[in-house]
Order: sequence, then structure tokens, then C-alpha cells
Amino acid sequence: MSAAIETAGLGKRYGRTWALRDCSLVIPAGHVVGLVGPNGAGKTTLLSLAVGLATPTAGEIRVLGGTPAGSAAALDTVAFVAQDAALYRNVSVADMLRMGRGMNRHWDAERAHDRLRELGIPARKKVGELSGGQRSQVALTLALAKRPRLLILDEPLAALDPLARHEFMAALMAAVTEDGVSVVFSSHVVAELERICDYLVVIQDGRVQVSGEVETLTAEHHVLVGPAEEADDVARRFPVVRDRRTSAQAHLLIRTGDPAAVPSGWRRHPVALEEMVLTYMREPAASALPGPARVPHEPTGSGLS
Ligand SMILES: Nc1ncnc2c1ncn2[C@@H]1O[C@H](COP(=O)(O)OP(=O)(O)OP(=O)(O)O)[C@@H](O)[C@H]1O
Repeated sequence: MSAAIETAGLGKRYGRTWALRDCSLVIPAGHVVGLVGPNGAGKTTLLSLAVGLATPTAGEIRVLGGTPAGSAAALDTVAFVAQDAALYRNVSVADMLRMGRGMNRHWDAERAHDRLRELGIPARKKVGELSGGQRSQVALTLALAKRPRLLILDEPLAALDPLARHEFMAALMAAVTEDGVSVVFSSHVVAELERICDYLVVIQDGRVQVSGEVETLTAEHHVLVGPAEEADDVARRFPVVRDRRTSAQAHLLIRTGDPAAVPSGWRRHPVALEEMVLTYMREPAASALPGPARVPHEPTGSGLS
């Protein structure tokens, strides 16, 4: 399957600040991708580069199987919903739709009007007169009317209450099912990721920390619980994302491609996606971990079953 977004050595610097560095990433097409990371991590920068609103300082970025980001061909097939659904507040919804039709070759006006009718959003209203949730839905309607193959959204849920959030995501998922569009969206709503996305990218301090299919990542991450005096030995055998110890017990959040490899006398617990993401966000050093995980040492037979 081709890549929705592919970067090689991608970097973006603003003055002295590297907003994004050494980013080499392949996000396969056909996924709903959650891009997460703390404030200032570089999420908006990566998405802006992907839609051609910013140009790289280093490296390159391509979309949809090799089309240079920001090129005319890419603009035809990529749609973007910016943070806070930035729209012209004094313009009516109907005029926004007319502008969209004038600017896009594959504009599906009927679909846009049908969507707004279903949502009960009057086209004559000015954008500034709509609620935050309605504005977001208008922004999504405009993006989908382009009939994109890749839809990129920057924090689409930020301004929405839980109900509007639910309705927005339902609309997005319907588009994924109907059109097979690839979706990449940034979000701080970590708790909802598991329900929404099947691919995850965690970014921190301008670098990609972890990236992969949700199913694979949750299968690879575990918490090992066992006696503290054996923890150093166990920690040498697995890539450790988080190491918590009391005088008696150790809790090691590890990443391994071999979930059966539990040291004898230790217990293994699964890790929910939310806990995994929050752990990476709290542990910037975990970005050094390889992926997929490799066991750094051959087992020596001293306790691994
Ligand atoms: N136009 C700009 N000029 C100068 N610095 C910028 C600019 N845009 C972003 N930065 C800096 O680049 C870094 C990454 O910013 P970016 O907006 O990409 O992060 P983010 O992960 O989207 O953050 P948030 O979650 O707060 O939206 C930050 O240190 C930010 O201050």
C-alpha cells in the first residue's frame, strides 16, 4: 500500500528553533492516524509541511505515494482543516461553498449542501453566527466536498464539547467508510484516540518518538511487575520505556516484539493506548528506543522463560 505521508530527514527551523528535526516517517495510506505530543512538539509544523503551507528547511516530504507536498497535484487531492476551523467569519456558509467550488476542480456541491441540510446548518448564516461545533462541521464539509484522498486536520476537536466532538468524529468516520479517505489528525484528546484511530504517531520536541499501527503498538507494549532486586537484570533484556521502582517491587513498561518473554517470577500486564501515549509524553528519553523493538541482549538463561 502506498504512503499517505512520507518524509526523509525532514526539518523545519524558525529562526534558531528547530520546530521539527530529522523526521523520517512513513505513514501508510488507508489509516486514521492520530498525531499526538505535548504543546510545542511540532505537530502543526509537520501538518503544515504536509499540506504545503510551510516549506522544509531540510529534507523532503511527499504525500499519496510520492507527490511532493504542496505541489499542484497534491493540492488537488489533499484537504486541510486548520486549527479552530479557521473560516471567514463575515462570509455566509453559502458563499464559503461558492468559494470552494471556484477553487477546486473536483467540487461536490450536492454532497456539501446535503451534509449541511442533514446537520441543520442554514447556508444563509454567516460563519461568525455559528457555534464552534457548527463551524467545525462547516470546515469538515468544505474539506470533504473536495473529495480528497488525504484529509489532514489540526486539532479538530479542541474547541468542541463532548457531544459536538462525538458528532464531528462520527461524520469523519462516515467519510472514511464511504470514500476510503486517509485521515491524519493532531489531537490532545488522548483518551479518545483508541476509539478513533488505528495508527499513531507520537512527536516530542520536534522528533518522532514512536509511530505504528495501534494494534501492533498495544501488542508490543507491556508492564512487567516483579522483584526490585531483579529489575536491573530484566531492564537490560528489554527496551524500557518507563522504569518505576519501590524498595520491593519494580514496574517496567517495556516494548518487545516477543510478548511471551516474561521472566519467571514476574507478571505481565497489558497497557492501554492512553497510558502508553502519556508515558511516552512524560519520558522524552524514550524517543531513543528503536521501533519495532529489538531485544538488545541474547537471553542468558538467568530467569527468562
Ligand atoms: N511561525 C513560527 N515562528 C516561530 N516559531 C514557531 C512558529 N511556528 C511554530 N514555532 C515553534 O516551533 C515549535 C513547534 O510548534 P508547533 O506549533 O508545530 O507545535 P504543536 O505540537 O502544534 O503545539 P500545540 O500542541 O501547542 O499546537 C514551537 O517551539 C513553536 O514555538
